[in-house]
Amino acid sequence: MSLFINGRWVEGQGHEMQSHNPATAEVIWSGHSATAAQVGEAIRAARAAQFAWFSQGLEARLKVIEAYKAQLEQNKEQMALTIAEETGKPLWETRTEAAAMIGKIGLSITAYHERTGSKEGETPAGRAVLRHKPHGVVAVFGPYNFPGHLPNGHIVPALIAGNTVVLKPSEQTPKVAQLMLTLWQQAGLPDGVINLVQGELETGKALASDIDIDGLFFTGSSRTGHLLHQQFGGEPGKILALEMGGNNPLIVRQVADVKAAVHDIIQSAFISSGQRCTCARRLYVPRTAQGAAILEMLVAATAKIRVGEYNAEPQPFMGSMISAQAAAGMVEAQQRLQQLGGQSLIELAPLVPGTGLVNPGIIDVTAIAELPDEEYFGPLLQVIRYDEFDQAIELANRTRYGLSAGLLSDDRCEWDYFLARSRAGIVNWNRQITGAAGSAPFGGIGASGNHRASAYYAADYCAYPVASVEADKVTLPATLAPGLEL
Ligand SMILES: NC(=O)c1ccc[n+]([C@@H]2O[C@H](COP(=O)([O-])OP(=O)(O)OC[C@H]3O[C@@H](n4cnc5c(N)ncnc54)[C@H](O)[C@@H]3O)[C@@H](O)[C@H]2O)c1
Ligand SMILES: O=CCC[C@H](NC(=O)CCC(=O)O)C(=O)O
Repeated sequence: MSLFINGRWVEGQGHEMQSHNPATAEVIWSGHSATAAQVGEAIRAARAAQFAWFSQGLEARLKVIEAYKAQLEQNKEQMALTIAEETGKPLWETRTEAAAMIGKIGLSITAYHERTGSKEGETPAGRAVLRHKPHGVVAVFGPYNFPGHLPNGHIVPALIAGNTVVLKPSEQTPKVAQLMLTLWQQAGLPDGVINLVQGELETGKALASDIDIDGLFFTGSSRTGHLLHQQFGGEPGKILALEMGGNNPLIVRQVADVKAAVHDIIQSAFISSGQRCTCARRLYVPRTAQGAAILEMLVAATAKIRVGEYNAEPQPFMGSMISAQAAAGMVEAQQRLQQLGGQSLIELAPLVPGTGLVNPGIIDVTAIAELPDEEYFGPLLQVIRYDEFDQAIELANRTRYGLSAGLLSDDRCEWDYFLARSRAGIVNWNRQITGAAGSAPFGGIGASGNHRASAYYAADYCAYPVASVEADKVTLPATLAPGLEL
């Protein structure tokens, strides 16, 4: 049964879907997509459940959410295994994803109180009270690269605030979504509070275009996010939170510890096989003797990165990309850059035909005058040599995106200078630019998002403020306004 609607597992009435272990092409899940009618049923179930879910109060909602946390704790290894099997990410890494899902509960409860809590105070007009209320029924769209953690990062704060949810996970990771809903069901989730509709484009379109949703929380590509933004044009009453991609720069300056710099570059560029929105795509390296040494060490260390299946022992640093098609897309992107004048320092290449296993690549694109401003979502790092710091900053900012950016430099003044001029939502100094903390806001500007940061600030887009002036009884003012007689 592929769908979870109104507390029951039902079979999709749409076309057949399959999900694969991308490192072996083995089928690991099959089911059927939701039709538009079934998407409508899911939204109606969420609508019917919403007021009761909200009006029972925070404590009752938190009971269910804490029970879900306990389910995640009991089943964290199964969650890590399922994510690994379906995405190809190594187990060491998916264990951190399962842990992040558990950590999200506590962080979201704190954020709910801090970001959207209640407040009251006396004013001359009466008692002023601030409260927050949920939007109602929200659609959550998830990407494949963090199929547990990122949808979870929308769902948990949405439920805490009192919304109900219709989840449309990535069509490439239906099995993780099914496990997530199973754990919610075991946690005693009331019927209709979260509904799961599996499917591809048509299912996504049916959900996003339904007039009865009050909001849509999206994590995915900039292309899809832009389509959704157009679709929401003329709907000011609906809340749209967009977390999208990036073409993220990392600038290297003078550092004492070259090895540490190379480590930060590798963690930034190649973790999750380059399939993180925050991954460094462009590395700016000075045309100095140290710049050359860093590059040499980077190439040597990258050539030694262990790539393999999620459960291989010893564990690989990089697992498979999400699919053979995604791997082929990276090979094509590399060829385009080569045709434009890029020089491969290490060529990204498929390791096992018909799978998503590729080795990481590095390409020097300094000679390309007009570097395409594209997010190549995989393990391909573009290197640009530069002469002046200002030039590196100007080139780093030459992107329509603005998700993450970083500086490796031992000079505090350079950090201040860079921070003031960089254009991104996540800007790090002497740390990898991947691996953002859930205790901070997370999001980007430009084509990376719409200023509705998630993670710690997800609470903000899950509720709207209600301001009240209150008095226990109606009282006549001591002085009436001029021209009034009672
Ligand atoms: N900023 C962030 O927080 C963040 C986090 C993870 C991934 N990402 C980005 O996500 C991308 C990779 O994920 P992906 O390939 O799964 O993204 P995607 O945009 O292809 O898909 C995301 C979701 O949208 C659905 N969808 C696709 N087209 C649609 C349409 N026309 N209408 C409605 N729904 C539609 C998909 O089925 C999926 O559920 C990368 O660009 C990455 O940078 C961003
Ligand atoms: O692929 C995109 C997400 C990358 C990830 N970001 C987070 O996990 C944000 C924190 C949160 O949502 O809790 C990263 O920075 O690696």
